[in-house]
Amino acid sequence: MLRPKISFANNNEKLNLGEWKNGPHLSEGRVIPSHPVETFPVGQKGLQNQPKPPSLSRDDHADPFNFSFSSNKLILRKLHDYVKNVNFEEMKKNECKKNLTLSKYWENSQQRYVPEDDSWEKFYSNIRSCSVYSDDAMVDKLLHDLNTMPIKNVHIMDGGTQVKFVFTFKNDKQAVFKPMRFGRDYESDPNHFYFSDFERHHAEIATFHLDRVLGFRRAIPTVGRVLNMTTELFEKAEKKLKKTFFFSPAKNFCFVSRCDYYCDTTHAICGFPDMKEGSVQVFLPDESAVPRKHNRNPYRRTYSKKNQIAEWQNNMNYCTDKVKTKQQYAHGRRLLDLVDLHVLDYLIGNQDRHHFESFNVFDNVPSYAIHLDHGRAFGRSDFDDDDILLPLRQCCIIRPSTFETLLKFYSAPKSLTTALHESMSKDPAHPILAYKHYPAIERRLAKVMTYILECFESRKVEEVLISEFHNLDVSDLEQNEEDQSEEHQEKNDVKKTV
Ligand SMILES: Nc1ncnc2c1ncn2[C@@H]1O[C@H](COP(=O)(O)OP(=O)(O)OP(=O)(O)O)[C@@H](O)[C@H]1O
Ligand SMILES: [Mn+2]
Repeated sequence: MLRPKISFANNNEKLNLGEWKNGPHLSEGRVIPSHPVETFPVGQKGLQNQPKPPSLSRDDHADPFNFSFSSNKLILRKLHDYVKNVNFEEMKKNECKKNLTLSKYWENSQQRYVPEDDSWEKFYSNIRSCSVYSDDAMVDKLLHDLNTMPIKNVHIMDGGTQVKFVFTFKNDKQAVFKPMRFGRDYESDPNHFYFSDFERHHAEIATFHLDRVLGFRRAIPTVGRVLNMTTELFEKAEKKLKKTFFFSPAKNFCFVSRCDYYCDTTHAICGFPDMKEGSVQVFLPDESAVPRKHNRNPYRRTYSKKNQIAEWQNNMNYCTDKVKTKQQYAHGRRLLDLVDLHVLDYLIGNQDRHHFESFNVFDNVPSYAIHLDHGRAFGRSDFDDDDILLPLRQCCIIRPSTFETLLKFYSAPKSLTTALHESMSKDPAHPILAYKHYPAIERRLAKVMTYILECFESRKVEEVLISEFHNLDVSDLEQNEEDQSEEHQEKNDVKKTV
């Protein structure tokens, strides 16, 4: 809770000190600042006001690039020098040996044909064996539909810990909705653990764009949408959700919903007065048709208040001893995927990568890590958690395409945040990120480049830049049983937290 700071106004003639001595009775005796001043020590911050959707405010004319950031010329020169003889085009060809679409794969292997009648079906049938999507125009159309299509009904989404809904649109296709809780500039409470931090809908949108700008195309298309809470949420809500709507004392329309964390009246989500912004993310195809595997991240944090340091945070040989030797990581793309995922997480400040999912549908083609669940990213603009980069630093491998893209942005002329800003400007709810995150992203990119340079300096470039990882000491056998048991353990672990 914010406590208004009480101060005496210099020119307040009505101020009656005698009365004040006996205890204040008159409101004229104090000035309550219109912007409450924080008086609590750090870590005791109250919940910030829920502002109206930024996209409904007048245009923000602030300069997003009002900061100076230049690449370290020495690091840049060294990096270019190390890779001057690397044939990136050749190496990139080996990163993905078979890049099939799901529809082609099914057609060839099972004579199964999939419909492509709307944006969802087009998206599903074009899921690839090396990326979630590839056709930007098709995805842009899908984003448009997610933003505009009439909503038929709204359900509370099962699974996960915080409030989210499943939207079913008039074409019976679905999406995950995460509502806005705070303004764009909200900074996470530094005393909150990564596992109890509030989710930020705009982090989901921003990460989708960053993932695309970085060329991964493994995040799920997500768009901002401003909803009328009465006609689009309340009137379409299932009964148990509808029951949780109410009007706040300020006459705003609010809901509590049902979930494990923060679904109570003190954490209600309120409109302004009944407009609510949120992120709308396309639903992945039903698991009965397109199954997914849930993989435990070997670089997961402890999710425990008592025991906060995981083994990988203490042991710099963790990758060599415990990951590169594991059946699932010893051969193919998975370790490179993990490094990509953690580079992305570092840039967005996501500490909450407890597991990752992969499609389990293309037989005999290695599956990739889907970039999913970024609601806890962009919580801090003043802090870089270098632990997130430990997979890169310890394993010292990176995909040539990833390195090339990072180097391109680090070399300018177009900076990473310029490209990101351009991409996010297309979202109807823009601006998506508070601009203070831009220098943070550039600062983190510089650190990624420094760590890559350290790898080049400590081993051969051709050991660092690799299209596929192979640990010749580990046999290359299919192995799934371990995955399954880990998945089970993973689910139990997550439920135990907080
Ligand atoms: N777009 C989507 N389509 C289909 N399923 C989804 C989608 N997004 C999330 N899910 C499923 O819902 C689960 C929970 O979602 P998410 O991870 O975003 O919520 P969460 O509250 O952060 O959960 P957790 O606390 O378990 O991380 C995911 O593990 C995933 O299987
Ligand atoms: Mn999560």
